[in-house]
Amino acid sequence: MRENLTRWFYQAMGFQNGLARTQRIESISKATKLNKTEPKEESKPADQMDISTDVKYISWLKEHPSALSSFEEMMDEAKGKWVVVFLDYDGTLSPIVNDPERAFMSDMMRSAVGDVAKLYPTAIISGRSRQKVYGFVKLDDVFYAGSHGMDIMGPAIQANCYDGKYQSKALDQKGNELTVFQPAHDFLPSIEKMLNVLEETTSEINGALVEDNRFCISVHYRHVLQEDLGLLEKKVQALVAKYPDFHLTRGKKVIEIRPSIKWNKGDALVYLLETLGFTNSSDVLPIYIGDDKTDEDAFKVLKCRGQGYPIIVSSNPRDTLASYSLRDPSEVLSFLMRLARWGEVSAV
Ligand SMILES: O=P(O)(O)OC[C@H]1O[C@H](O[C@H]2O[C@H](CO)[C@@H](O)[C@H](O)[C@H]2O)[C@H](O)[C@@H](O)[C@@H]1O
Repeated sequence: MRENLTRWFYQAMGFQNGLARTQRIESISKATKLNKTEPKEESKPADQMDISTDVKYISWLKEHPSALSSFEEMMDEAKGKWVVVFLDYDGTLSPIVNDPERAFMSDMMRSAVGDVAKLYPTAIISGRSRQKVYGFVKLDDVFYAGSHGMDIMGPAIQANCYDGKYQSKALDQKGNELTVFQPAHDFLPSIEKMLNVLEETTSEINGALVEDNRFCISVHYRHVLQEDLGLLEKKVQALVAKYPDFHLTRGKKVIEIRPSIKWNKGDALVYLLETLGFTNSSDVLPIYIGDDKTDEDAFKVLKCRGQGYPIIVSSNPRDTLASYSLRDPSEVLSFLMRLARWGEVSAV
């Protein structure tokens, strides 16, 4: 397993010469295997919270403590384990904004994610298309899973993992070999047809926006008038009724059309852990940070495995399976910076 992991780092980090490669692997090994030593509008800013909200939030925090306040204690548990980091995109690495095309992440966030990815295997798992997330993040040493995990560009697979089904080889920007896994591939023709219909039928509803997420479709209603919401919903429902292999899910002011396969962000997390060489491994510590309902699938996996840290991004009390919380992307940034710093210090 260690060999696989080392081989993965060797390839994924794109080292150019033997010396740099050896030094790099040593420092990553040390760091990973620790030595024993436009604001999010769903959440009110702290200064606008009323007292009752505040009291509820404080009591919720007791059950889902801040990952910043609990950082030392969390990292004590991580000693001697292999840390792997999973990040959602919208609402986690970038704030929720009105225009989905402009959900940019800050340079500081990019740099923090980049620093983390130098130390620990890191993947971004998003509802967006993989290409679009890459376009926002623009980091090469990170794995990307788009379409809620239905389009994964992950480690090159050594063994006959997942029977080779729905898998193809790919190269990253640096020419490293990776494996693309697309378990919803057979649904593409239907998705294309649905997209065409939706673009036409929703065009008469002001503010409705259809986003092609490749293996799923988002219908945004953030800018739709209250009185038009019912009509939009009806149109989406009517279309999906004609495609029994699809179903609807909900996100933040968005209806999502997804193929009905048993595959979600939680399955993507397991797939990535396995392809990284951590099948049934007890000394891995996955950290998953996300803000949306779809991230709960990944939280559930970590809870069931009794492994790692599911962290929810929310400044409101919410039903969640997460063990820890961060208020907003700015706290995510602080957490990632601390994680990178902790890994660097541990490597010395
Ligand atoms: O899994 P994620 O990376 O969190 O993606 C979930 C959805 O995120 C995007 O929509 C959300 O963010 C937009 C930009 O801040 C916001 O305008 C929208 O209202 C939110 O729902 C993305 O556009 C969707 O396609 C993703 O499914």
